[in-house]
Amino acid sequence: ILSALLSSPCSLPNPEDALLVKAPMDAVENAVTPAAPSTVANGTSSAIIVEEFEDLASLVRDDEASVSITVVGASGDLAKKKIFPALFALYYEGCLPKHFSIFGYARSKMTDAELRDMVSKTLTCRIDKRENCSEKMEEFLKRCFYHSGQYDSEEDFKELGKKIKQHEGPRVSNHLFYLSIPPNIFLDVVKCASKSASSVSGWTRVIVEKPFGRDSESSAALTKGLKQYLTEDQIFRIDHYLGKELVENLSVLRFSNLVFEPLWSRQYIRNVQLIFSEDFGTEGRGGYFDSYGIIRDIMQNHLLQILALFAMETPISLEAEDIRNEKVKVLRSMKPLRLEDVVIGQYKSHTKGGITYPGYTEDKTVPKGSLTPTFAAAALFINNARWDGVPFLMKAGKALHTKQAEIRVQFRHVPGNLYKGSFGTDLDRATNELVIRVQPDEGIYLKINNKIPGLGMRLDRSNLNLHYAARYPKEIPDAYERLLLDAIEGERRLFIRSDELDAAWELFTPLLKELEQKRMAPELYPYGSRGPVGAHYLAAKYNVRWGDLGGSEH
Ligand SMILES: NC(=O)C1=CN([C@@H]2O[C@H](COP(=O)(O)OP(=O)(O)OC[C@H]3O[C@@H](n4cnc5c(N)ncnc54)[C@H](OP(=O)(O)O)[C@@H]3O)[C@@H](O)[C@H]2O)C=CC1
Ligand SMILES: O=C1O[C@H](COP(=O)(O)O)[C@@H](O)[C@H](O)[C@H]1O
Repeated sequence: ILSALLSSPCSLPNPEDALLVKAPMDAVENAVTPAAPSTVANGTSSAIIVEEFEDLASLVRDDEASVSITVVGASGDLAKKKIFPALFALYYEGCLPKHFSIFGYARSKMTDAELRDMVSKTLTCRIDKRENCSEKMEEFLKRCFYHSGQYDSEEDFKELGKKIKQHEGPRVSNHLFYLSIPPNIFLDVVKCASKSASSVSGWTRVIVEKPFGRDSESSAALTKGLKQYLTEDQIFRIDHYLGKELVENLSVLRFSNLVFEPLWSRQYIRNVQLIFSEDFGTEGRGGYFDSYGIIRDIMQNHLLQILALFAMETPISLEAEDIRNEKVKVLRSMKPLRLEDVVIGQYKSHTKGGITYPGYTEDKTVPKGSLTPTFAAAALFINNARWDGVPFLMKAGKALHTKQAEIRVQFRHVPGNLYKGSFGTDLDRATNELVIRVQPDEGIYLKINNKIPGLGMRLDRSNLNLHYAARYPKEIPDAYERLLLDAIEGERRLFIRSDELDAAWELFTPLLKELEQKRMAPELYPYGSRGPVGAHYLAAKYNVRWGDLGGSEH
């Protein structure tokens, strides 16, 4: 059991169980290394192992419960692109429980075979693990079923419930619903699913996709509505950026490296930049995007969550509640965004290399004359002793020149720098910068000043570079894999608590209302460009220069 657990790519069910295995690590290692059987036989180690065997055995016994996962909105974009492929990857890795079934639910009429056909087109195996791929796909698809129904029909959900029951048989059964549907029908589904298809013998959990409302009021109403049918611990509000490898690594980088944590404050950090850029527009998604816009789509959730993890105080433990308490604290220490600290933009058509890329409002799914921003840059501040006065700059945009997400930390100047003369007038080039590249081509690098080898004294800007592809050749799991597995295991650390959500909306709601009331016109930028010039003026106001996205620093 120990060998299997240690070599498993899946996480353990909860942090205590992880500790359970970690505590006597030397003994555990001996147990799984044939070279040292005698150590296992000696007093203390074997006693610990026996005790743990019992706990681990009980975990294994729990595996006998079945899990039925219903993807509500199975005919949609997210289900096809992310959810089914992530479930397959978990299956392939052996991370799903022994007894599981997957049900697609939507209004579209489909047979099981049609669902399987649709899903099969989206499945891939990891590059480094092609072995038995097609057999595994076949096995997985046999566990996928479809049920067509209305989102507000208790009858239809009752039928779904019966189908689930048939597949799970007499064992303890757990039900996970993934709401991969537009937010205006979340409540209908939760009402019907909780009344007619929830588990009677095990747990029922619901993963709720973003956006969680449009502002403080609608979000509070949604939370109140959900709580009529579910308890807080049944609700898993997903923000898939929290499942990204480099975002999860933020706390490791900071809290387990002495060289970073002491520098993590206004004393040494000049500004922090959180940048999201996509090189494609909203083509075909206008129906959703136009009533939300980039601030609600990316900033209020993905970038703000990264900011909270970056800036929070040290949690008292790695327990979900301790981490989330710290995130809420830092969000509550922030000032709501001010209109003068925000720049909005919208992409317009642009012709390049003989190809014309359409502007946002030229999309059939976007209302004519829409003022919805597809780009925004903002300066945020945290009112606490650690971060007072440090600008946290966010930038998010669609149809830009590159697809990238990064965290850039620019450090202060070295006081009385002896080498000042070597940098000419551009002293900013002499400051250190830590770059955490979330995607693509994940990596972490620190820009430092270095002497160019040779006679004389010339300085160079160089990188201390952790390039993931070189250091960790194994393919990185998709964020949805991690988060689905966490939801199945009841691990809540990477999901959003309702007070976190309230605090996030408090920051953005006044700005969003003002933008809409004043009908602020976004600055137009060409499709495929670096975005509106206004973003540079905003940064300059706080003495910041945006990091160079799209640079080839690896
Ligand atoms: N797509 C993405 O990349 C991401 C999406 N999300 C979120 O995930 C959820 C699902 O997104 P996505 O898959 O793109 O959405 P889709 O627009 O593809 O909708 C999913 C399914 O919901 C049903 N549906 C769509 N519109 C309506 C409507 N007005 N009333 C009732 N049912 C409707 C359709 O199924 P049918 O007609 O068969 O019932 C559709 O296949 C949303 O909350 C979105 O914000 C979050 C992050 C990324
Ligand atoms: O939540 C969303 O995220 C995607 C970007 O996700 P990524 O994992 O591909 O970076 C974005 O395209 C979409 O607009 C938004 O709703």
